[in-house]
This record gives sequence, structure tokens and C-alpha cells, in this order.
Amino acid sequence: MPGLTAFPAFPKDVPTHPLLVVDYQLLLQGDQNEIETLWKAATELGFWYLKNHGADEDVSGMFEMGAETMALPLDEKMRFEQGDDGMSHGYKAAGANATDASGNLDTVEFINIAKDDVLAWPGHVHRTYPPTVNARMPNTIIPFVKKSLAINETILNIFNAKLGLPQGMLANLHNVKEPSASEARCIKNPPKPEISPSDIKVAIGAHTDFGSLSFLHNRLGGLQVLPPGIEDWQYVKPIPGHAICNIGDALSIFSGGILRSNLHRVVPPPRDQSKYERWSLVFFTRPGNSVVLHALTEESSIVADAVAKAPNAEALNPGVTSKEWFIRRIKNQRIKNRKGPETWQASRGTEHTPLRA
Ligand SMILES: O=C(O)CCC(=O)C(=O)O
Ligand SMILES: [Fe+2]
Repeated sequence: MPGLTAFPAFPKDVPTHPLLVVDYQLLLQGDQNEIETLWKAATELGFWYLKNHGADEDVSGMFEMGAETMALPLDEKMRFEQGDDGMSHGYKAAGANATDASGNLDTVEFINIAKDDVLAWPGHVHRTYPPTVNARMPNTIIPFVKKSLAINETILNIFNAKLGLPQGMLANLHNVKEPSASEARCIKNPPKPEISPSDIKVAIGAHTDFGSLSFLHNRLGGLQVLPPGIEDWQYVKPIPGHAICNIGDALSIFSGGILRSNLHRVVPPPRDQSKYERWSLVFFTRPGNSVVLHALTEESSIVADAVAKAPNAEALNPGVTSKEWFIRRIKNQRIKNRKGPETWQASRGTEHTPLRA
């Protein structure tokens, strides 16, 4: 599979932003040092590497599923398109989303597979999928989704304790039994065309993730973060066997801004890596559809104190359900729905609202 197995290493002389490394097995054992490392990463940058997560084989299978799916003819893939009404699940063609307020187009295609459809298989909750997805459901997708859900729930439980919330509260807001926008996504970005650097397009525009926790797998570079207080975008270097985890808007809001939902984007991989297809895989844990997004001030004095000090406390109470939040964000980044720069503004989450003092 081109781009998946053989490609040049991430160049040594391209600057990267270091992430803290968290060992999942130590988290499972309740290791206090490891929990402190996770907490530091989650509250300062909102991104960290996760090693020893045990999902590597499932990840490889998911990349194969993605390659089989993207190899289908475009008209076949378009039968499973997301549509323009704000549903995330399904196929998204390259150029279907804006990457900025001017309406520049994204370059990635992806397939999003809903957690609810995976757990209901062979039934459906939200929609149907291409035959390449169905064929991989029992042996690849179901195990990957179950493992990802378990890993993210372990992390949510650790944050729950650190935030002083009643036991099981965050897990309950992300109860797998409630329909949600949680999903697995496999992304393909084509090799960079031979054009002048000024014409190079951003693959996925600057954004914060919409939900609570993202469990991401990268082979080639291309992911960049804008760390707080730093002016320039910086690459996150992929490390074999290390997932990249990050916090999204919903968890940042629940925590009163204590947990950071950081800006990131995807650009073509650096140097020689840009001649290869770039594949990435994410599992997004998102709150149940009926959960109202707000800071959990009544359940935690730690959260209440953070909100009292927050520069932008109204951003911590969007007063909408998780379902409404997702529909608004997804719908307004679709280029077909674009009326002008205001449509991009309407797609934004916490990107431009500092939540922390
Ligand atoms: O492809 C990547 O490395 C990141 C993708 C991403 O940020 C997203 O899909 O939200
Ligand atoms: Fe993202």
C-alpha cells in the first residue's frame, strides 16, 4: 500500500513540537507519576503521545480498510456521502469542506464510521456504508472501535477524578449506549502536486476538535499544532507505536477550560515525505447527543473556581446539546453551504475564545 509501508523518515532538520509521552499500561495500573504526566499534557497543550495502547494491529487493519474504501470509484463512494445537513458519518470527498473564512478547499477525503453503527452491526443506527467497510466490520472495525472506546474511557475516568467530579460522571456523559457523534475516521491526503510553495494548500484547516477525546494514528508528518503563546505552526512528529491523543471542545467546556482543546491543522508532509499519500486514522469520543454542553460547576468546586477566573466565561456555557453543536460545526464548514466568511465563523467552536486565564 503506497504511503503506508514504505516512505522516507520524518526529516531531522524540520523543527517539531515535543509532546509528553504517556504509557497506557501505567495508567491502567494507576501509576501516580504517569497520571501527573497525563494531567500536565492535558492541561498545558491538550496533546500527548500514548504508547503501549495495544491497538497497533487494529490500526493497521483500519488503514487497509481505508485504502480499500478510497480505491472504490468516486461515484460509488458518493453514494455514501455525508450530505449537507450536518451529519458527520459517511464519506467526505476532497474539496467538500472549507479550510478558512475565504472558502479555500480542503484536499483530504475521508470515511467516517459511526460508533453506533459499529456497535449495532449488522443493524444500523445512523446510516449504511460501502461494501469495503461492511467486509471489515467484524474483524477490523468492531475491535478497533471497542479498544478505542475503552482507552478513551480510561482517560476520561482519570480526568473525572482529577477534576473532583462525582464518580463516573464523565463516563456517563459519554455513555456508549446513548447515540452520539462518536466515530472512527480514516483520512487520505494525496501526494503534494509540483506547484510553487505559495500555492500549497492546507489539507485540513486550523480547528479544534469538536468532541471530547481524539485517538489519532499518523505515519507521515503533516499534523501541526499552534502551541499557546507561540506564533508559528509546528509539526508533531509521528513516532511508530505512539498514538497522538488530544482534547476537544466538549471536554474543555465540561472542565471549565482546565483541559485544553488546542488548535491544529494538517499540511502536506515535510520534504520528501510530501511525494507520498498521507494516511491518518482517528477515533473521536464525543458526548451523547442529548448532553447539554456546559461547565460542570455544580458538580465540582475545581471547575467552578476555573470558571470564576475564566476570561470568557460565556464560551463555557454554549447552552446547546452536543447534537446541535456538531450539526452547526459540520454543516457550516461544508462548501456547498457557504454564503460568505460568516459561514466559516458559524462553524467555529472554541478556536478563538480563550477559555483560560
Ligand atoms: O490527520 C491528522 O493528523 C489530523 C486529523 C484531524 O485533525 C481531524 O480529523 O480532526
Ligand atoms: Fe482534528
